[in-house]
Amino acid sequence: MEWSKLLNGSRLNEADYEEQPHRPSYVRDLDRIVFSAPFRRLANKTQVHPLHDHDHIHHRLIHSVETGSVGRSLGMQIGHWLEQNGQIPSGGKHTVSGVVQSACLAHDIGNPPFGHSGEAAIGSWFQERFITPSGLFTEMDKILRSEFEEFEGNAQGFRIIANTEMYRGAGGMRLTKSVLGAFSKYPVSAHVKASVDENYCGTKKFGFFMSEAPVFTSVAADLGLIEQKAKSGSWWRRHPLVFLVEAADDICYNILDIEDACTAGDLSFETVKGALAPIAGSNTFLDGKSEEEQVSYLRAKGIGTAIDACVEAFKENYQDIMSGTFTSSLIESSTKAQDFQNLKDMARRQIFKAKRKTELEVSGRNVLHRVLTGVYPIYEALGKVGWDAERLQGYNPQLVRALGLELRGVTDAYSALHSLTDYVSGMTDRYTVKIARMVSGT
Ligand SMILES: Nc1ccn([C@H]2C[C@H](O)[C@@H](COP(=O)(O)OP(=O)(O)OP(=O)(O)O)O2)c(=O)n1
Repeated sequence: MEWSKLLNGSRLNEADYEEQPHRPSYVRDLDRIVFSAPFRRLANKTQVHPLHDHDHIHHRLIHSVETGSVGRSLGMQIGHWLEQNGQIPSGGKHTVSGVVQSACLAHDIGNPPFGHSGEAAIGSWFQERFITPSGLFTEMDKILRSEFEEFEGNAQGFRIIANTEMYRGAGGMRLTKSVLGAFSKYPVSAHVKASVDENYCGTKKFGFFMSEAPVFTSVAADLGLIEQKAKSGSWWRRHPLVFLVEAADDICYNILDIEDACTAGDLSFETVKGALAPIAGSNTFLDGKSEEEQVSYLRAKGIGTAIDACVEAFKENYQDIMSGTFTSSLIESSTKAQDFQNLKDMARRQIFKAKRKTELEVSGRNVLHRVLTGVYPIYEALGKVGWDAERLQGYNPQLVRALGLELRGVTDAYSALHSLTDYVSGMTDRYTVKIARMVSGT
């Protein structure tokens, strides 16, 4: 892969775009993401702890902002190194860091309410409907079922930024192709993924739906991503900057989940201190400070050393990253790999299974199922009147208005089920609870 193509600054759906001298493209990308409605809604979406009343606990918005900061630092260091080695033009480090920061800000934009358990809840509702299909479920092509049965926040995110979020009326957010590439952690569609017979980091999940496949294919060609063929179609090797976005996310959530667990009371101060100290590599500042100050100091030092370790890992694996054969994460191939593995094990054992979180995840699943069950009949009725929303009758038009449901572009069973998923996955945690009460009358 070549940087001249990978940093492609042309915009999706905006052929007439001209960069202004005082406003680089990556600044505009950042602004479009920050001022979008799906980004704003991340403020009330679960990171780990649903509906927590302690305001210092992370939600997806603050996690995305922090990931953006770490991504910018990683991008600046790698951009500087690429400049020094003559790989990109002088000043290109600002573009690299800006592209990584924008992709980081958007990386969770497709996440549904209630975090990972929300993803599982949406998927399980669809799985239940496909067991003995009726209505729209009978009309769905079998190979596309997995787009719904394994609801995937990454693919939903690509759909939002490249298609459904309306900037100037149509065509997604119209971001630069470099940002779309850096965003795409899983450059494969759901049905092609099933026939990939290689163990590659970019095909562990899927990153776009069939509805966005033509857009992804053309963006990948413009970026010069490496195309691979599987039995049922093409997939691609990751854009090199994906590894920096992934590292920023890994650094942030692994460290901050531990800090949040201390705030929430799931882990003791001594446990958290013991887990963060090896990553921070220092405890000289700790004497006489409050517990909060000590944890935030260790967190800050830990983020700094992890950034440096990931920068080194990127440089050491540069040839493999550029040829598309690197299939690990930067954290896993860095000197901090074992320390981060310890954080992950601790989170899995002591945070993800905590009583409060588990109970709220059970409620979250039921609440999401109630919303899906309450909203779906609108789409079935729409199919019966030839997909013409003006012809909906009885209670349905009233429900559409109450929900603020957008039915433009719904023309068949596939687009109907995606529209339902757009609506449900776009809701915030609080709004889901409110809508569940409204549609089920409880
Ligand atoms: N049972 C679980 C599993 C994970 N998490 C939280 C921990 C992290 O804060 C966050 C990690 O999820 P991401 O979506 O950020 O990232 P992944 O790397 O897990 O997935 P992906 O590859 O889809 O980005 O979810 C959780 O609360 N409960």
